Amino acid sequence: MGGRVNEDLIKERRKCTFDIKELTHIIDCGEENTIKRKQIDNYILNIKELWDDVPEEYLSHKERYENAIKKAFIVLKVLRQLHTGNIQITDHRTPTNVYSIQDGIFRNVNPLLIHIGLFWSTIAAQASTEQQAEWLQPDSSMIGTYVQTELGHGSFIRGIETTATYDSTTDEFILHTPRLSAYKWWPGGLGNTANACLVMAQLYINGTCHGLHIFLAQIRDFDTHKPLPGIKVGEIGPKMGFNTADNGFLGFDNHRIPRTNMLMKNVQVLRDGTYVKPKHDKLTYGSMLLTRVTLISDLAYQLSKAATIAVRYSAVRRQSPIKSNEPERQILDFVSQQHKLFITIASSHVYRVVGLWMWNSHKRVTADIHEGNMGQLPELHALACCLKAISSRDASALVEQCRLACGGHGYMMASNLPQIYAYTTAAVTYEGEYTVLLLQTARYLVKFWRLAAEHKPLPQNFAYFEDYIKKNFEQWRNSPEGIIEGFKAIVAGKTKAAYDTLQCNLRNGREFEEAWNMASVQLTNASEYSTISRNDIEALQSRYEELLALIRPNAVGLVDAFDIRDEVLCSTLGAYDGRVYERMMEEASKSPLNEDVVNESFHKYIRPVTMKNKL
Ligand SMILES: CCCCC/C=C\C/C=C\C/C=C\C=C\C(=O)SCCNC(=O)CCNC(=O)[C@H](O)C(C)(C)COP(=O)(O)OP(=O)(O)OC[C@H]1O[C@@H](n2cnc3c(N)ncnc32)[C@H](O)[C@@H]1OP(=O)(O)O
Ligand SMILES: Cc1cc2nc3c(=O)[nH]c(=O)nc-3n(C[C@H](O)[C@H](O)[C@H](O)COP(=O)(O)OP(=O)(O)OC[C@H]3O[C@@H](n4cnc5c(N)ncnc54)[C@H](O)[C@@H]3O)c2cc1C
Repeated sequence: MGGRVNEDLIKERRKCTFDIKELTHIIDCGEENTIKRKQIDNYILNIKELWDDVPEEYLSHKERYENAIKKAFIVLKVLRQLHTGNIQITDHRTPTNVYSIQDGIFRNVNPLLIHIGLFWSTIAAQASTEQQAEWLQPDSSMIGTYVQTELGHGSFIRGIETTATYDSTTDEFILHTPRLSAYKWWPGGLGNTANACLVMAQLYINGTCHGLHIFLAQIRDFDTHKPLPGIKVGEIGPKMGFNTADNGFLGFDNHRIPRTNMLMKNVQVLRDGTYVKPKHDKLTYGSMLLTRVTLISDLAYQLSKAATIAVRYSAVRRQSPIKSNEPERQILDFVSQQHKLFITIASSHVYRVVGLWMWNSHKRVTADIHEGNMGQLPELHALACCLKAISSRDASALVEQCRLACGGHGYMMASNLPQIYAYTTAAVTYEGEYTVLLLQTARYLVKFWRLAAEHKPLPQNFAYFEDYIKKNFEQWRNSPEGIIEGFKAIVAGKTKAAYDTLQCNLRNGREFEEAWNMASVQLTNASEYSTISRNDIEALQSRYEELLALIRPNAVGLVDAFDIRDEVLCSTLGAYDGRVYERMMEEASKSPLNEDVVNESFHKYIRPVTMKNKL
């Protein structure tokens, strides 16, 4: 759409007091990454076949999938070209990767997301060198997915019922779905797209269960794409979002795979059925750990999209004067609106920085694990659980806040805010449900509180538990250091309260698991523990309002610095030029209900009723 940029946005950009490009480079971790990102954006976004004539909301469930799969294979081809050209596109240090552009191309989810993101990365992390050499071929026929969750079990994966039984006479595993609740249910791309999968199953050798292991299984013929004998596979139906992801179900009827199809980097089953244990019990859960870490950055990016849309719209939208004799004001001038939006910008930066830090920590800990040192794994797991849970919950709440901040127009699909919300809120559940993950972190904290309570030595990271017990916390100070101290006090107080309840339940004769369940609200909820006083809260509130006023002239600059192209934002409300009403009218004209001046239903159903007495 051509035309002038909205006057209010022009003024906002003039008001900005910092160098927008400089912030963009900081977000991208350096100017060279910004340049690379823009090159990839240009390259991919210029592929005409990736753009729709009809907005995808008007397509049927089947058409949506077919349209998405067409695009997915164009993107896959480009990915392979870029990879061959040695362009690193999957480095999550920066948004310099193809994932962010996909948001624009698919306006939803790439049906190959799990193939690209989880299938290959799990093979790379958990398959032996020989297996990798065989499976990780650039021209592989495999289109895979990650198949873990079952109809009956998602959170409690030890309860998974699919079995893989070793048959030493044929040197094969027999994959089997013993009952309805054991059907795999949810995996992305499983419904129609994948011809292979990594399946999580209980390993049985000579009648002994060795727990969960990952197996590579072909499920469809590479040539005809028909399900192999003994495989029942299909799609699970429409969802709140993710409707292009063909999430699927899968059942095995004594399906045989070679022994060498178990992922054997960390654990092995030998030809004679000997089981060689892994160095750490939970290395099999490594893919979940990695995805939880990457999700933090992804959620930061979703927040930056929502903030960009809502802030630009709020600069363009005028509604009601503040003083009665004044013209109507930009809704961005209302302090309550600033409160809704600026926190979203800030949260995006927070999770971007934390996501980057976690990504680097993951790299470091993985390198240690390769050297046989598992020492840092529990802490990384505890952090990943907590941060994935909190970032997804915050992101979905804030995206919804941005949608509401756009009033009625935020309810339109063409604003793209409903789709961003549907995408973001799914992350609260997948890759570990919110409460379940918080309880994993609580388990870690309680362990160290027990040491503190028993006056045993604590690692440096937990020294503040001891400070709390000795009442060494300083009075609240309104400064970054003071805020960190305040958070430490909250964590220590919260952990103490939960630990005390746990101990009390145990003294009352409860078994540990039951006592834990009874304390679980305290284990997950924030508590009142703080060194902050009522006066401090009032001082903080007025400081906060001062800061909102300080940010106000820079609000548009701050979201411009996210540097998200209109083709990726896909929003009538958030485009760079701010021509909101023109875009809304243009989008409305695409509705199939506007194709005929009089819809045929009028003659069939309306007219016979409204004209009845007049005929
Ligand atoms: C790379 C690019 C990626 C791109 C993708 C981007 C976006 C994603 C987009 C779309 C979504 C698509 C996919 C979604 C996929 C999925 O959802 S896959 C399925 C995910 N499922 C889950 O996350 C299940 C959650 N449940 C669990 O993880 C476990 O059941 C749970 C940890 C809750 C409990 O496990 P359990 O075996 O019962 O453990 P225990 O209670 O016996 O013991 C706990 C001890 O184990 C330690 N531990 C647990 N997990 C880990 C781990 N991952 N790593 C290391 N350690 C772990 C834990 O600390 C306990 O230790 P202690 O006993 O206290 O010492
Ligand atoms: C969009 C989407 C994509 C997905 N993609 C995949 C995929 O590609 N591959 C795959 O294998 N799976 C996938 N999943 C499945 C996903 O991983 C599971 O849905 C998720 O792990 C939650 O498990 P659940 O559905 O069994 O929830 P449940 O565990 O049944 O949770 C229901 C409620 O019970 C509570 N609860 C459960 N256990 C406890 C406990 N111990 N203590 C306290 N409360 C508890 C939860 O907090 C929640 O409130 C996907 C899911 C979605 C929504």
